[in-house]
Amino acid sequence: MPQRIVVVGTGLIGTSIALAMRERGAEVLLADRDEAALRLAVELGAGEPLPGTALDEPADLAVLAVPPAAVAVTLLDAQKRRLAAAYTDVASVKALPMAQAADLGCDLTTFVAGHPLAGSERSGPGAARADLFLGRPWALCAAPQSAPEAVAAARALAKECGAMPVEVDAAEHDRAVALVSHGPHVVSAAVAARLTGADDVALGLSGQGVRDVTRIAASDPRLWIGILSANSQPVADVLEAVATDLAVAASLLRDGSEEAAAHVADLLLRGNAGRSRIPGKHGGDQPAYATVQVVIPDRPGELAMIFQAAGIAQVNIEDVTIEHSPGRPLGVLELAVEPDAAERLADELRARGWSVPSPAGSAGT
Ligand SMILES: NC(=O)c1ccc[n+]([C@@H]2O[C@H](COP(=O)([O-])OP(=O)(O)OC[C@H]3O[C@@H](n4cnc5c(N)ncnc54)[C@H](O)[C@@H]3O)[C@@H](O)[C@H]2O)c1
Ligand SMILES: O=C(O)C(=O)C[C@]1(C(=O)O)C=C[C@@H](O)C=C1
Repeated sequence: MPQRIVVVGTGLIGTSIALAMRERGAEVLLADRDEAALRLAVELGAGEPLPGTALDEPADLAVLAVPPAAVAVTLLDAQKRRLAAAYTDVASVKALPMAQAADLGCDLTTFVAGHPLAGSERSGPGAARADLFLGRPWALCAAPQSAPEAVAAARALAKECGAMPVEVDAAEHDRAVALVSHGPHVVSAAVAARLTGADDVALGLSGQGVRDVTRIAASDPRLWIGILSANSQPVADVLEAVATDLAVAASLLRDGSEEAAAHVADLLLRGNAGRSRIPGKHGGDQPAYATVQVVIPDRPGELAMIFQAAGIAQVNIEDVTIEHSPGRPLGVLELAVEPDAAERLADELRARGWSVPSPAGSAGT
């Protein structure tokens, strides 16, 4: 395990890596060109500021957690300063930053490009979490020149952060993430963009569906334009295929016949099939949790009492979402739990006066 690491770029990803490595007992030195981001990361306990002077001894690994366009220059600068024995980055696109690093004359023997497939629509150190990478894939794209020690250091970082290292060629990585990350990001933005002209009635009827589809549309556009333009051709391929499906669905719906509806159903069925192919967080099937819905009045302490009741019923809550009813002092809390615990939790909550419908997906249903 790298005992001493440098993190350049203390935003969401850099600070999350720093926090994870601090939990593993590593010494972490932090740098960011934005002083406020650096200060906040230090205050959050992610590490100490990297001294401006030369290090007495290079760190084991330097992690460059800066936007894709800044990776190559940051690598060159870090190598000139002899910050570490090995270097890795976290940028969402790999082939272009690697080519830029080669063009700038960086030492590729000590560099292994990386990309953790975990993140958030939020930016900056304030959104960082030590557990961000647990069970997530972490792509490693070694160059032909990368030394085995550098590959081992980057692998160890991914593993210490709780992720699963996946070695993959850079061009293949970029095509793959166009399909599973970059393309979906643009589709989410396109759906969310329709809402800019929505009236209050439509917005007031927003449920969880539109929230799920548009969560990532809240991301930082400056970061994402950098990602998309560095992976433009593979992303364009994905978007053209999606656009074809959408155009066909629209024209079939305009047609309005039963036969046309059957063709639209085909897209929905392909959607089911595609969705079911996404592996769960730990590489296996997605966990099938049951959902216990609780209608809750919007008043202080309500959530705490529900969580306490779950504790008394010995039920572990795997996930929580709250759906607010616009204009009403009520919300619906959805608790994801193991299927065989759902009825037990529902009974406990009903006994304490909450209104709880029969759980969906419980062992008895
Ligand atoms: N956001 C995600 O979900 C996600 C997930 C995986 C990987 N990534 C990749 O991680 C990298 C960082 O993204 P983020 O979400 O943490 O962004 P962020 O905006 O939260 O943080 C980036 C930080 O880098 C700093 N920075 C920019 N240029 C710099 C430079 N030249 N020298 C020093 N610091 C510099 C910024 O001041 C900022 O604090 C990007 O390459 C992104 O593609 C992002
Ligand atoms: O979960 C999210 O918010 C993300 O968008 C994370 C996500 C992804 O698409 O999965 C986004 C970009 C990254 O390069 C890696 C992860």
